[in-house]
Parts: sequence; C-alpha cells; structure tokens
Amino acid sequence: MDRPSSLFDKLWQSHVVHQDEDGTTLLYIDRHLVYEVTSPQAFEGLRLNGRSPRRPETVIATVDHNVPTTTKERHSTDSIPDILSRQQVKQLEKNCKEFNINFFGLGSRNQGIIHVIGPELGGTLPGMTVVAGDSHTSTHGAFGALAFGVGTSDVEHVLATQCLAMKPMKQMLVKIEGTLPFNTSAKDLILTVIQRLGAGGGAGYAIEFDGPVIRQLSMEGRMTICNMAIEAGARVGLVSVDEKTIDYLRNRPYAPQKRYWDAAVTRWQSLVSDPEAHFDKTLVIEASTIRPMVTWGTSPDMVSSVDDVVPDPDDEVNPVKREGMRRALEYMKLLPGTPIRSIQIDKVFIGSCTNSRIEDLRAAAAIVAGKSVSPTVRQALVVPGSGLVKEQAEAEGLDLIFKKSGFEWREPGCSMCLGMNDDRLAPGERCASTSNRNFEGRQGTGG
Ligand SMILES: CC(C)[C@H](C(=O)O)[C@@H](O)C(=O)O
Ligand code: SF4
Repeated sequence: MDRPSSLFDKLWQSHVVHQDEDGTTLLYIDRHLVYEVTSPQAFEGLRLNGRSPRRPETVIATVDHNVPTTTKERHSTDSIPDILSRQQVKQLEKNCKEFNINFFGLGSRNQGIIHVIGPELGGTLPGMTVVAGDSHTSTHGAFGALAFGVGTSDVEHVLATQCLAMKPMKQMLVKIEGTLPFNTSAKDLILTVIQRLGAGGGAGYAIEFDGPVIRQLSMEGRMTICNMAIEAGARVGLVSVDEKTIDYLRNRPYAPQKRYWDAAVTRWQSLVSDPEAHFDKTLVIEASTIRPMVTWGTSPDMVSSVDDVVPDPDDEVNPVKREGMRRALEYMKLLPGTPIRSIQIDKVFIGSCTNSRIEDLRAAAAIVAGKSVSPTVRQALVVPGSGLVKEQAEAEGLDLIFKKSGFEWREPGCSMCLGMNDDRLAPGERCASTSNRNFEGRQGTGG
C-alpha cells in the first residue's frame, strides 16, 4: 500500500519539475497573481533581458495596495492624487497591455484585493500552486491549493519560467475540535492559534487546519484562517477539499465549465490529507475555550480576550517577550491592567484581505444596524474587498445600513490596512481594525 500522504505532500509532489540532492525543488506554478507594488521591477527585468511571460494566461493582475478608495479620486487613473501610486497603477496597466495579461483596473467590477478576487473569480482552484509577490497569498490555501508569497525577483522568475525553486517545508496540523462558541468567528480562532504558537511558532512549516470546526466554517472563514497563517510565521496555510470548496467554485468564471467540471471535481475530491498522514507537529485546540479576541500591542500574537485586561509585562518570565511587551505598551500608550473594553478608539476600519468578503460585511452590518458610530470616533470606514463584494453588499442594502450608522462606504482596495494610500491614521490615533497586522506605524506613522 502507498504511504499515507498529507494534502501538502500531494500538492508538492504533483508540481515537482526537478529535485536537488539537498531537497531544493523546482516547482511548477499554475497561477500567478500580480499587483502594482511588487511587479514594476519584475516586468522591467523581463524587458531588460528580452524575455516575456511564459504563460501570460495564468496571470491575473489588479490594483489594490495604493489605490484611493473614494469615488472622487478614482474616476480615472489620472485622478489618483499620490504621484508614486499613480505611476505604479499606470505602469501595471501598461505592462499588462504589453505582455497580454488579464488586468482588472480601477474601472473594472472585478478590481479588488488580489486575495479576494483570485478565489471570487475561480482563479484559485484546488490542486494548484498559486504565488503572488505578497505574504498573504497563504489565503488561497483555503481551497486545497499550495499558495505562498514570493519576493519581487521571484515574481520576475515565475513570469519568465513558470517555475520557482523552493526549500522543503515541515508540516504542522492544527486541529480545532468542538464548535465555536456564540459571538466568535474564524478571526477569533486564528488569533487564538497565533497566541498559542507565537508570531514565529509556525516558521518553516506549512500549516494544515482541520477538525470539525474547520469543516463547519464557510470558505470565507477558511480564507480568514489561512490568510493569517503567515502571522504565526508559516508561509503556507491549507485546508483539505470538501463539498463546501466545490460548491463555492461552481460557475465561477475561471473555474472549469460544463464537460470539464465533473472531471475536475473527481480530482479535487482526492485533495485531502490521508487519515494516517505524518505531521512534524500537531496542535489541538478545543473550540469551547475560544473567546472574542483583540490585539492590544504591535505584533499579531499580542492578543487578549475582549473580557480581559491589558497584560502586565512584569508577569512575563521570558525577558525578550517582556521587553517586547513593554515597548508595545509604550507605543500604544496603554497601561497594564486596563480593561480591554475601556480602551478609547479614534477610528474604525472594516476591510482587508482578512475580513472584507460578503460574509464579513453581513456580520458587521447585523451588529451596527439601528446603532450609530460613537461621537468620539472620528472616522469609521467600510471597504469591500472587491467590486463584486461591493455590488453584492449594495444589492442586499448593507451599504445603507452602514451609511445610516455613520460609516463611510468606500471603493475596494487595501485601504487602511497599511499606509500605502490615503486612508491612514494620524500620529497617536488608535484604530480598531479587522485587518491582520498591527505593526508599529503600519496604518500611518505613530498610529
Ligand atoms: C506590500 C506587500 C509586499 C505586503 C505583504 O507582502 O504582505 C503587504 O501586502 C502587507 O500586508 O504587508
Ligand atoms: S489588505 Fe492588507 S494584508 Fe491584505 S494584501 Fe492588502 S495590505 Fe496586505
């Protein structure tokens, strides 16, 4: 009998082009997602070397990180106020035209955050290798795809050769037993996993998430989990394929259609870890212990339950961690022992590739309906992850609920997730964000 394989083994093995004695492997890449920030040098490199993309039809390009999110500033690329952003957006458009790449620009209803539009279009399929010059490419692992972020030189390499040299990874299984308690979601679950593993605990691993709770989650929830695998240090997050995966993909424009569909489904159904598959490490979490979580610090593992208080660095035995906590509290201007619920915020951001899909907007709208943004909150933004999410939300009247409550309803993009566009925090402002990283200065200097 064949040795039992994990999902990771199956994905890796089916893409090996060549393997060196030290394990370094040349992998074939099926799907490449490209955006404006990490691609200009890659295209320039191609040009300088007289090369062109080997399979342009496997590339999907869009603009997300530095696009404005107000209608006024984006009715054309010329209206983007920031010069560098305007140049990068225009350059990508030009590069895609020159190299015959599918591009969803500002005017397209398919424009959005790459990690939202890839799955939404059926561009991410089970069994694929998926790369992008962005660390949160791990998101796509929710579909039983081997997906990871690469650097700009690798963006060029994949464009030119459709291959990538990779070192082997260790494998971790994170199993979530039981059922998620009332008022907790995929985000609380992954923050709990990161708290348990630490921000570096997943380094060198591909993490597969499994167990009854993962099976109960929607595809949106699974994407949230895989999205943040990187915040535990892992480059890859994975979920084995099931009926939900297949249902989500049916009739998506880039998914196999008609007579190809059944054959694809048969193959996808084999993309699960075998029962006795080997993992280098296993973490089991009982879901009933999960509480609504927030971060109080400047690293994604600095998390507490909303019912808790800001922790005291003096209680931390590890001197490195203790120092990190002190520094974070100083930056956040928070005191140990402060109840989390009493922390004043200046802004609210609902969006990002972690939490800007339709399910997230429905959940947020259900909570804010009939209530108003507090007068002490200066700005509250809702930024849909893509043009299609925005359309769907508007068809359901969610935009009206948000606007009535005092939120601004914006156009798709990365927005306040990171300070590469006009949606930023001012120095000293505190923001409650649904995004994935809380690093110092990420949402605006001193914010
Ligand atoms: C700009 C990009 C390289 C970066 C990433 O790789 O993740 C960004 O998307 C982020 O979230 O910090
Ligand atoms: S939404 Fe945030 S985390 Fe996601 S790709 Fe954009 S900047 Fe990175």
